[in-house]
Amino acid sequence: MNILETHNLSKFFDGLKALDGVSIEVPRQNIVLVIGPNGSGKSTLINVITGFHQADEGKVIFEGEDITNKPPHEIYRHGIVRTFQTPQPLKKLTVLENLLVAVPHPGESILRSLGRGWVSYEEEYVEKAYEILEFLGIDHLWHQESYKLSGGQLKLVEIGRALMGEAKLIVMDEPIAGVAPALSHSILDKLTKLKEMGVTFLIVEHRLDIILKYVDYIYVMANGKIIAEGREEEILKNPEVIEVYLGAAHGEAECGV
Ligand SMILES: Nc1ncnc2c1ncn2[C@@H]1O[C@H](COP(=O)(O)OP(=O)(O)OP(=O)(O)O)[C@@H](O)[C@H]1O
Repeated sequence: MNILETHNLSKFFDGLKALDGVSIEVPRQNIVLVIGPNGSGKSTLINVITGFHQADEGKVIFEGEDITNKPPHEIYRHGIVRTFQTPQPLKKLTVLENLLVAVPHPGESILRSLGRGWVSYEEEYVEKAYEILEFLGIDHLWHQESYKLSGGQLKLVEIGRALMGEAKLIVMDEPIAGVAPALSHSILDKLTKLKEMGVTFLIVEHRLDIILKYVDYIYVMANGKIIAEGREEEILKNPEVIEVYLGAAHGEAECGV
């Protein structure tokens, strides 16, 4: 069963068709990868899915419900969490605080704090945050200000924040960009474990040499369209995929296929 589907999504920027009739399916408990050369529309696709850009045409269906063009906070409440580079103000917070501020429905916690249950409520979240940090292998860093962390450790904090947000689908833009290979593999191992525990992933990533063996299905974009889809073996021998990457490789060798 698909947790997410897009149907003929299109998005224009001043006459430029950044998305041109994009239809994808993301089955539950899968890691689905979107690849393509620079400017092919990958970020626009995940921005439209997560409500950060409005679609001009088409639909986004999550768990059978039409969520097209809903605002990001509403989409977040459905269980779709987009990871970002950690913004500057959050970098001053500790790792633990970063997870605690990601708890959804802050309004509810205010309501609960008016009643008797607030102490156990707070404790419950601190405990949950510790469990997540332990799972991610960064519990020893709980009191560290986030600006002191390495790029890879920050990626793990981003994942921790998504898990605090009760994510069913985690949408990640370049989760291993700039991360050393050993830590990249360790991050991707964690994603695989989370997948086995029920989480689904939609990922945009350029580091194909590292990520391909972890993913279940791949969509390839070029000029706002899906030009190929399938498993690793099919994608790597698809002439159209080779063509767009070879074309891109004349400018810069980025995909490492
Ligand atoms: N906010 C925007 N305003 C105008 N044009 C935009 C905007 N965002 C993206 N575009 C254009 O839409 C097209 C697709 O861009 P997008 O960022 O989605 O590609 P991408 O595949 O994610 O590229 P990269 O791999 O470099 O991140 C590009 O031509 C880009 O210049």
